[in-house]
Amino acid sequence: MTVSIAHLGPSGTYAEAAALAYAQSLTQNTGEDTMLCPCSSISQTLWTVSKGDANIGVVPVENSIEGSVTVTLDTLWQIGSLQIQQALILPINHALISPAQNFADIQVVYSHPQGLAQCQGWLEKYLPDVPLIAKNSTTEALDHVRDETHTAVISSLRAAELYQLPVLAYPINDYPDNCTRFWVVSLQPSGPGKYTSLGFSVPANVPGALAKPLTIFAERGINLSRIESRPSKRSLGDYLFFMDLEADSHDQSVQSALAELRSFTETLKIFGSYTLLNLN
Ligand SMILES: O=C(O)C(=O)C[C@]1(C(=O)O)C=C[C@@H](O)C=C1
Repeated sequence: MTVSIAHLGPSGTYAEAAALAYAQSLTQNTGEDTMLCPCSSISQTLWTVSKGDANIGVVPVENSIEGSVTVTLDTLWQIGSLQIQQALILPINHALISPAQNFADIQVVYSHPQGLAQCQGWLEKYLPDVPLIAKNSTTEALDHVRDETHTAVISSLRAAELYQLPVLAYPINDYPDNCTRFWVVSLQPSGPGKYTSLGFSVPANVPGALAKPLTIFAERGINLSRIESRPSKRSLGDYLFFMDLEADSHDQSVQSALAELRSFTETLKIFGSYTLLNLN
């Protein structure tokens, strides 16, 4: 069987780079053939997998500078049935791709909002008055750049090579250790793994509504590596909480913590346990 892997497209995105690395490790470990399926947005990537139109999806979830990729959390919550199979960490180094001869000729810069945000200090310093335009991915505008000498795109060196476009500046990310964590998701149950991710809503916006869930893990010595709140979209001030635990949901102590957590939450969704793979 050929395993189809959905990711944010078009060709050359960081998500594609992460999906390619995952595909390689899958082929090495299982001998299975893989096929990449580019999608028009991160949410479409997740919906494609949830509908069974691809076996696996690779989506960004958190950047070391900019924090959460909120559309991933929101869509995972909305879908509910996807399970995380693996986390991947990809170093992110951005290039300014443009046929312009110098910075003074650039009149507009395109990129994914994460790409623009990860380079905001550099942009303020070198292109202070240039309009920044958000696209669905770092590569979406690359096809237009070739004929428009006054435009620039923030994307990877790999993308510049793929589209055969010149690089005007590199690296331009504000912090050298910039990296993004991706999740590999599918409809299959997740395996054992060192990390567990979950999301929950609480029954009422009352004092201590979050304190109890936190205590449940603290009492058992289970470390939380991330906590994130997102608007529930039901009413102003009503939130969902997403947590990453440094523990396997198959462990006895985590099982009992989750059983107790269920009684203090309105809806609890366990997104699975997984291991972490550093891509270099
Ligand atoms: O637009 C891309 O190239 C993506 O893969 C998306 C994305 C993101 O959403 O965080 C992935 C990694 C980088 O942080 C910048 C953009």
